[in-house]
Amino acid sequence: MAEELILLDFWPSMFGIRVRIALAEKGLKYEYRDEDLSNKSPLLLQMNPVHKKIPVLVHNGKSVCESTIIVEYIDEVWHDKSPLLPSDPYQRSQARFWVDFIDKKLYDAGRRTWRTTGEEQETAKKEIIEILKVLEEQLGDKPFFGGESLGIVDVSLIGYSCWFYAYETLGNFSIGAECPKIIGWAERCSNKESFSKTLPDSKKVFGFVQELRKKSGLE
Ligand SMILES: N[C@@H](CCC(=O)N[C@@H](CSO)C(=O)NCC(=O)O)C(=O)O
Repeated sequence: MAEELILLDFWPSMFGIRVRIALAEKGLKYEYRDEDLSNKSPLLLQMNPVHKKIPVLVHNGKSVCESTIIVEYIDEVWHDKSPLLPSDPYQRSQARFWVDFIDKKLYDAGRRTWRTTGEEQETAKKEIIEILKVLEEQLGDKPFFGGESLGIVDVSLIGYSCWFYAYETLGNFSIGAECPKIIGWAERCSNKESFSKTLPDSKKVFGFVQELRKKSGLE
């Protein structure tokens, strides 16, 4: 039986981007369905009844939810190409730690950068820089977080890079000035086809954020 893969996603989602990159790294063909999150499809509600969020991967009719769980699922099922997790258990634990760090810290700080103004926005902006500096320290002199080749941490972080322009423009700061190694890393990632053909344009993401701000009365 041919593998049926459907990805329920939303184009600017840094969580959905992870899954798209993992699928591309494995060379997998899938049906991409962009959700209107203000009017969720019956399939999304059926396939992710608990969180009702994207991304959801539907594999031969069975759903896998939560981006990091989906990426690990893809890595396990299609383990013969482009491994995303290390084979050593300790190294896997360390990779999972940094994915957890990104999920616990970056999303919320980034969200507050565009959803707030004044002091609150200043605080959020400083948090983003602190978080990226910690990640810069972890990256060190390696080309990728996964070492010589990209891994699950690279896949988990890179989706934020297309939001950097929005964060910088609204927060009036330069991530490149504060965290040059992170920008260098993002450029190396974007040289890989699985990333370059997946990452949405930063200016398009900024336009989307401006729409959200208008809807929230911030602009
Ligand atoms: N922990 C989850 C987060 C997914 C998520 O927030 N998805 C958002 C869109 S991206 O910001 C979503 O589906 N929002 C719809 C809603 O909240 O109703 C994951 O890693 O997959």
